[in-house]
Amino acid sequence: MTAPPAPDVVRSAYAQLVVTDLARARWFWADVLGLHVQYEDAHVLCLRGTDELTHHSLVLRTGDRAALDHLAYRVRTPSDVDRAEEFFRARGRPVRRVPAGDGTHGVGDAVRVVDPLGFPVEFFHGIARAERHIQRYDLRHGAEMARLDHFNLCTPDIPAAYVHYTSLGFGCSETIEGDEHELYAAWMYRKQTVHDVAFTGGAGPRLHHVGFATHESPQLLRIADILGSLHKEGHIERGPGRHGVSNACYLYLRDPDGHRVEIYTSDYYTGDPDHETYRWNVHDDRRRDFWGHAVIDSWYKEAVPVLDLDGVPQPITEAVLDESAARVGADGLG
Ligand SMILES: O=C1C=CC(S(=O)(=O)O)=CC1(O)O
Ligand SMILES: [Ca+2]
Ligand SMILES: [Fe+2]
Repeated sequence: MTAPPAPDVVRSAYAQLVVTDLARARWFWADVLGLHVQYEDAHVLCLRGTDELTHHSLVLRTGDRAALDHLAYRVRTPSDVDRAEEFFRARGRPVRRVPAGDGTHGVGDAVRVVDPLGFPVEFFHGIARAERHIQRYDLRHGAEMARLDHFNLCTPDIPAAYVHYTSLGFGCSETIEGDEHELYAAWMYRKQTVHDVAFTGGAGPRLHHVGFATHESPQLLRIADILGSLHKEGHIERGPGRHGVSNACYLYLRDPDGHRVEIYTSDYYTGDPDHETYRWNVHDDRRRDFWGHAVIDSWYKEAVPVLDLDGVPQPITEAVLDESAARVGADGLG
């Protein structure tokens, strides 16, 4: 019997995060980062960037502890939602159909699964349209975040993550590998940029971060300046800097619940059919910061638990490889 075909994934589309205080989260994600509030009630906040034309790219819901409720990929057609259901059911994974109106506000018929890496993932096609803000410069504020760019996932088995996302039709733009080509990290894509999803080696399944794109690197400094002015510099975790992998400029922040967000700008096109993977050596100091700046320990070690389809935190498995133990030189070790 032939394996069911993979759904045609268009892009990473939204993340639904659990936060413990919605008003505090609203301040961080809307007032400071500049995301637009598309919908809100006492328990849910739906947010989108200045350039986004669908209902949301980030959903915050109240709960007892910070967690990833689910990641969501948009698929090309309604029948790709059926394909996703068959694809994961054939792999013996937990699968739950979520009819329009029963799931996340604004989202149509969807399917939610726990993927082979233990992550809660939704595949949907239908989503409410939103008014065009691309040229509403009068509404822009804070860091003027433009759009969701990617998810970064902590997982103990990077090769397994690579195999799973390859089976979903994702390309691989860059990797970090050991001297014997052991895989420490990978960046994989469906939209024609560096990644929709990346894997950071570590105990997992855990959410490492969500990446949002701004148009220009000065907006990274603007966010940092705003936080400094507000005496909230404690939300700044890593950067600003320029990545080796992706060549993007970056700034990592932690929200009031500890969720990590990367402000990310200026990566590159990956859309040709023969696009080749660029491979970094784990001992190359420029891989994670092109200027050789050390990666702060919390960036390697801290991440957020993920929930199963019933909202129960998933058990964590320790990492196989530990990149932070492999680093040398500018990180001060070796
Ligand atoms: O988006 C990213 C692009 C590059 C990097 S790295 O720190 O350069 O590996 C990290 C990251 O996955 O957050
Ligand atoms: Ca080093
Ligand atoms: Fe990232």
